[in-house]
Amino acid sequence: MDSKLLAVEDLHTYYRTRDGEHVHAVSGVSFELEEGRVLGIAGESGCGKSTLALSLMGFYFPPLYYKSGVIAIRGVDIMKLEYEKLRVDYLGKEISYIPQAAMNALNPTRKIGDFVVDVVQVHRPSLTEKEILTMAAERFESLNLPSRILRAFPTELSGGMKQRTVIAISTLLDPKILIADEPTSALDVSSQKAVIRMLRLLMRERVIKAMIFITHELPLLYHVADDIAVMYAGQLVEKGTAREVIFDPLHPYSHALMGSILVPDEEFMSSSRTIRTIPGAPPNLKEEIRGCRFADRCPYAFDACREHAVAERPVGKRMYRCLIDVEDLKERYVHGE
Ligand SMILES: Nc1ncnc2c1ncn2[C@@H]1O[C@H](COP(=O)(O)OP(=O)(O)OP(=O)(O)O)[C@@H](O)[C@H]1O
Repeated sequence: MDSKLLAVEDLHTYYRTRDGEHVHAVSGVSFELEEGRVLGIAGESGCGKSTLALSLMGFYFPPLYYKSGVIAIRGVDIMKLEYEKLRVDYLGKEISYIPQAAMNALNPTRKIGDFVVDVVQVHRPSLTEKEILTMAAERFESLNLPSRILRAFPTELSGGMKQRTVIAISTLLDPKILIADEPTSALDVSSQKAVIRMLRLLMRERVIKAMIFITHELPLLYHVADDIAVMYAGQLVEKGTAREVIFDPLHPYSHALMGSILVPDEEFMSSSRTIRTIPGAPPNLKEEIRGCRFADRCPYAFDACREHAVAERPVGKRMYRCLIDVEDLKERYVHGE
């Protein structure tokens, strides 16, 4: 059996602004997600992480447009499906998305249970309200969430509990792939841990078969992800296992990202490590960018970097998008250049 649950190939999506300009938010993204794996997608705010997630769900509503590329869920290119088929047969069942700040989108005037009934009935119209609430209660308990939450209003729950409730609801139909967009930001540390524990439990119990975890905090992914893709200005600039990307980043951006973080965690931060910021700002995604998108902020850039688009370069099972050879880059990192 093909273990590839998701295969994305050279995906381009953009926003059309009111003044007719195009924001090239996702520009040539390719990756695969296999059963049993958690892929972390990391990058600064505005690099296109959420747009990529929306794109994978086929949520192409203006101003977001699909330009080209393949999004294949278990071999089926969802861009070739009618939206209604995608909505009923794929969304929530094959792939589910927890948007950023989803917990704040729960209707405060409706009980959680009523919301659950609405969500499930779209996909399983034959189930009665009672059956849905029984099924939800069992699932909640199995995820260590008290089933009485179903009788509560969102305002009665803490932020952490609300987020875990949203995750439980989003996975009620056992989606094979779960995309969680910044699911732990805006939560206190203990709630963050509880959310991560729940996501791990969903994987371990095989409620979900694979996950994409989006965050701007690269080191957080060490605790969550098997593999990491680093995104910069609409492109993936590096892919590898979590350990490789965090402890041995190849691309100058990933390297700079690891050098610019503040984490009170011995494993990541030795006392001798200096914290650097990444000077400059990402390019304007409305403009055509000819060369490497990181060139203007890269300490190693040379003329050729600004002249031609830089292709992905494989290194074993890893990938990075840079003109400089790996050994050369590593040498420079060692010497702190
Ligand atoms: N509705 C929109 N119209 C036009 N441009 C948009 C729209 N939404 C996002 N963008 C632009 O698309 C690019 C990618 O944004 P996106 O929200 O996907 O980034 P992100 O990495 O998820 O950032 P954040 O973590 O802050 O949400 C940015 O340049 C952003 O300004």
